[in-house]
Amino acid sequence: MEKVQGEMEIERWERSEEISDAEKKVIQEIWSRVYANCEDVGVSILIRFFVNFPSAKQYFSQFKHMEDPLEMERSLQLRKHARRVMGAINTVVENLNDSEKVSSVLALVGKAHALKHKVEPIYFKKLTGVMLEVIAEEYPNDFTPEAHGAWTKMKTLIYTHVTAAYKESQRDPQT
Ligand code: HEM
Repeated sequence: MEKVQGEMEIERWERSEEISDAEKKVIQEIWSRVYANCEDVGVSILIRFFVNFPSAKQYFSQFKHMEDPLEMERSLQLRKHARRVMGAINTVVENLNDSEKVSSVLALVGKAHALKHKVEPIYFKKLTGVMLEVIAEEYPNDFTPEAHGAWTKMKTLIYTHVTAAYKESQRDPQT
């Protein structure tokens, strides 16, 4: 079958940015610590994201007008999204050895945000950047240069798969 643009991009990514077994281990070790505080870290990441990129709040009916980070912290909609983001990333991290599972989880996320939530894909780049920043600050001793390199690949993996799903949704919006 003819390959669509998104699939070709994922293949190109797999060739150039492959995460080694050692890097997968580093990602999984750090993530197990992060995920033990799933809700707190998730909420910190989202608050920093919305403070640094206030236009990203436009998609959330219940806190799009909030400016105060303390008020954001109490928003149930923000907490719910934090749990969902962390849950999806957890599935990706747990399945780093199963590229089909990684692709299918991130394709679902990409498709829902493209078609249902109509989020500009650039926000995924910004959010994963903030995620890296917050994890590096919260776990400074674990965040060695090697860990930084591994997480940078992880960030690219998320963005590449999500944007490939956006392109596919635009090409074939009915499916
Ligand atoms: C790695 C990044 C992200 C992941 C894993 C993620 C995951 C999810 C999941 C699993 C859901 C619930 C199921 C669904 O409706 O699709 C969701 C809902 C949603 N997401 Fe995301 N998301 C991410 C980034 C973003 C970004 C960057 C935005 C906007 C700036 C966004 C906006 C929304 C909105 C508006 C909803 C619906 C919220 C609601 O109904 O209360 N997401 N997200």
